[in-house]
Parts: sequence; structure tokens; C-alpha cells
Amino acid sequence: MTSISISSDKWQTADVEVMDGDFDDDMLQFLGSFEEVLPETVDKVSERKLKKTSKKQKKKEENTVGSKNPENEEKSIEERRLAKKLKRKEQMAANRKQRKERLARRKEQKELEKGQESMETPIENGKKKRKGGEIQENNDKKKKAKKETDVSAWKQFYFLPNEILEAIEQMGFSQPTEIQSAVLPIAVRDRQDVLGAAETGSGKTLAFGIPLVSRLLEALSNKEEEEPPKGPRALIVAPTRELVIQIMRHINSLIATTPLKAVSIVGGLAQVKQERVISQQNPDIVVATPGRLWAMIQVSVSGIFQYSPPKHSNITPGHKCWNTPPPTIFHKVGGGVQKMFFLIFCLKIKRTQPNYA
Ligand SMILES: Nc1ncnc2c1ncn2[C@@H]1O[C@H](COP(=O)(O)OP(=O)(O)OP(=O)(O)O)[C@@H](O)[C@H]1O
Repeated sequence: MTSISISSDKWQTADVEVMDGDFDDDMLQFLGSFEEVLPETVDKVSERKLKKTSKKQKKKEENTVGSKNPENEEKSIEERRLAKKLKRKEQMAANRKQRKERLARRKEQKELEKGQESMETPIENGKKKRKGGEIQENNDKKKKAKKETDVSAWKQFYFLPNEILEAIEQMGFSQPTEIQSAVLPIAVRDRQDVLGAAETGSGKTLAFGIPLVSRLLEALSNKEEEEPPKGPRALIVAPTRELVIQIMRHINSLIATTPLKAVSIVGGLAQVKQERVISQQNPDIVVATPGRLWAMIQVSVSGIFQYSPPKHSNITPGHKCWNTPPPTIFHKVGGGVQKMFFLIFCLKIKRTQPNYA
């Protein structure tokens, strides 16, 4: 019997079974297969093993997908190609649209600037003086070419000033349109305010343009002895730049034979420049979009809109233009409302208050 101590405090004894006999090398061989393994080595080895397994697994998965669904894979490649193609197409369409819009904006801007530059030409006795007389000559040629139009149908409107009949002749319009025939006697002869509605392209611009220019000419002839009126006396408001351009074209043609001047006020052009043109040129007619007009009324340095109220006004199409009622605007415009002449033209008129005529 052998005693083995197992406690640190006190030695104790325990009975153990002792094996007797010889141990040959074969029995102890397994000891050689152990190797010393430190903690850091354990971490590194397991990390390497983990990486290897995840790579293998990934490869395996890829192979399985590929080998299992080759059609699906082809499909997804095709889909991706199509999506890319579509995206490219959309991008190209967007670029084309942007380019078109840019070109249209530039064209509009040029037209408006042209209109304003032409304002800088002095006007005397209803005829424009230009350098070298070259442009005047071209205009004369145009006038001659268009003078062949027979405008006898317009003669029924005996109350129209001669300058306007001459302008209509130059424009080449042999007959008044329906809305023009309906409006002219009421607005020019009877001096009534008009609320008109007619479809697009029916000639509404001249239907309000002719009465407006007639009134201005009338006022000019009545006040020949007096000091010429300061500031714009007629205001045309249209909801878009495009409409302002269209209206300006008609108004400029209408006043081509008169000493009257018109300018446009729209967003997108330098406000300072527009103010300068207005205060230098002192136009009789202003054609404006509401946003820029409002901005100019509020921050106008020259105070151009404070001179005197516009006495004749057109708002077209009225329902789209204003959030505040027109008289409020004109009160601001002129600093006081005088007798004004309203011509409101649009595509449709919706009655919102039953008692409002
Ligand atoms: N009496 C006329 N005879 C022939 N053509 C005319 C006459 N009056 C106007 N026009 C022409 O008809 C076209 C349409 O006129 P206008 O732009 O005034 O229509 P509109 O009713 O104001 O249209 P929109 O509602 O689109 O503004 C213009 O090209 C204009 O020059």
C-alpha cells in the first residue's frame, strides 16, 4: 500500500490502487502525439480555419446557384442590362427635355430683351427714328406689302381711331373675329367695362387690346395741351411669360402707328434693368406677370408704380392671376384708385357668388 498526499495544509493519506508490473514502450507511444499548444496559437489557428470554411462555403453556394438555375442567372443578367438601357434612355430623354427648355427660355429672353431694346428708340410723331434709317426702311416695305389687305369689314366700327385701323391693315386682318365684333362696340363706343370669355385662339388679345389702345389715344388727344401723363396708364396682367410675350407682340403691332409705348415685366430677367427701362422710357402700357409685378410694386426703387394709377387695365385670364382682388392691387399700384376701365378676358368664367353680376 502506498500513501499519496493531496492537501496543501495537512498531509492526508488515501488508499490508492497500485498497478504492478512493467510498462513497455508501445503502451506509452500516445504521449508522442501531444504537442505544446499556447493560448495565442489557439486563436490564430481557429481564425484561419474559420476564414477557410466561410470562403469554401461561399464558393459552394455560388456553384450551387449557378449549377441549379443557369436560366435564372442568364435572366438576371439580361434584366440588369435592360434596366441599365432603360436608365440610359431616361437620362437621355431628360437631357433632351432640359436642352429644349433651355433653348425655349433663351428664345423667350431674347424676344423680351429685343422688345425692351426697341423701347430705347426715341419715338416722335408716331414714327420710330432708328440709326441709318435701315430698320425704318424695312418696316416701310413690310407696311407696303401688308397694305393690300381689304379691311372694309372693320369700317362698321366707325368709332375706332384711324391709327388702329391702319395697324389692323398692317397686321393683315381683313375681318374681326366673333369676340372682337361683340366687344368693340360695348368697350370702345359705349365705354363699358367688359368681362369676356372665348375659346383659345379666338382673338381675345385684340378684343381687349383695341379698346385699351383706343382709350389711351383718346386721352392723348384730349390732353395734348396739358403736361403728358407720367407712368404707365394701362396694365395688362397675364399668368405666364409665354402669354405676356404673345400679348406684347399684338400690342406692339397695334401701337406701331401711334406714339404709345409698351414694356413687359416678367420674372427671369433682371428686375433692376426692367425698372430702369420703365423709369427711363415712361411707357404707357405695361404687360406683366403677377409675380414680378408684385415684386416691383413692393420693392420698386424708382417708385414707378406710384406716379399715377393705371386708368385702363386688362387682366387675362383673370381667374388664374390673382390671389388678392384686382382693386387691391391697383390701389397699391397707383396709391389711390381713380376711375378705371376693366377688361377681363379668359377661357371660362365661373360664377362663385350668385348675387355678383
Ligand atoms: N381679326 C383677326 N383676323 C385674323 N386673325 C386674327 C384676328 N385677330 C387675331 N388674330 C390672330 O389669331 C391668333 C389668335 O389670337 P389671340 O392670341 O388673340 O387668341 P386668344 O383668344 O387670346 O388665345 P389664347 O386664349 O390662347 O390666349 C393670333 O395669331 C392673332 O394674330
